[in-house]
Amino acid sequence: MHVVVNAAMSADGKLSTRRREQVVISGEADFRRVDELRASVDAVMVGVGTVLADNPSLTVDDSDLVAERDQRGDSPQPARVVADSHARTPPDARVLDGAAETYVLVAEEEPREHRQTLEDAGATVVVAGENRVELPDALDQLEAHGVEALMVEGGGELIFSLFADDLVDELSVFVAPKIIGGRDAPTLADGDGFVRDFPELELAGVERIDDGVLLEYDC
Ligand SMILES: NC(=O)C1=CN([C@@H]2O[C@H](COP(=O)(O)OP(=O)(O)OC[C@H]3O[C@@H](n4cnc5c(N)ncnc54)[C@H](O)[C@@H]3O)[C@@H](O)[C@H]2O)C=CC1
Ligand SMILES: Nc1nc(O)c(N)c(N[C@@H]2O[C@H](COP(=O)(O)O)[C@@H](O)[C@H]2O)n1
Repeated sequence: MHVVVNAAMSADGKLSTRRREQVVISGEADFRRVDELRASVDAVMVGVGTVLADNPSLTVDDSDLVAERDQRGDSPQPARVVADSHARTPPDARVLDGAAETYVLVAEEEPREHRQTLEDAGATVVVAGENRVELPDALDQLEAHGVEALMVEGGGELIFSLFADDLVDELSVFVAPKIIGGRDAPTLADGDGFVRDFPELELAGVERIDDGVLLEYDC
């Protein structure tokens, strides 16, 4: 599977505020690029922290891009994936609105009835890992469902875990000329952090977009 992480951060590396309120960080052109990236993949993934904070739809907005997917023989919308060890995705979350197939990744210890609630809401539940979603196993199972290209939008906890498991192939980050600040505000990679063996990235592109900069790395 090919995994692309894409996010937008402030110049001080924050993805949102300390209250985890969504911030419009990208400009018009970057949102367009994100829509194109979504349209190019089989699935778009976030952690449940992002679902609970933002209630995103994770769909492709542009109808021409949707039509192009259709012409290629793909589903009109990429699937959505939520890493959600303890099945906290609300049944009325937008990711479960039926606009696209949605996989919710849960841990084995999650009670059967919680999984059933998600299935009743329309999700396909994938079980991987005992008490926390084990990403390598989960991504293998998604691949068996036909997900070969995966875009991950965040948040910082999930992105850190993907780097810790050496699962990221590409990283794109739009850096906006603003400061959000806050020691508790989510950053691009949170989790426990690395103390050694820091993942090394290779700079593959630098582009001025809107009033910010897009940095692209091979991982
Ligand atoms: N600016 C941007 O591009 C983006 C910003 N965000 C922001 O990020 C914030 C949410 O980020 P976080 O709180 O870090 O939550 P997150 O979205 O990274 O979700 C973390 C949760 O995912 C679940 N999870 C399951 N398996 C996991 C694993 N193996 N590793 C890590 N997590 C796993 C856990 O329940 C964990 O608490 C929100 O404020 C949102 O607005 C989110 C996406 C993109
Ligand atoms: N690329 C990007 N730029 C920003 O400025 C953002 N705030 C985000 N946030 C991500 O997009 C999700 C919302 O998606 P929908 O429009 O609801 O489909 C949000 O949950 C973050 O993952 N991304």
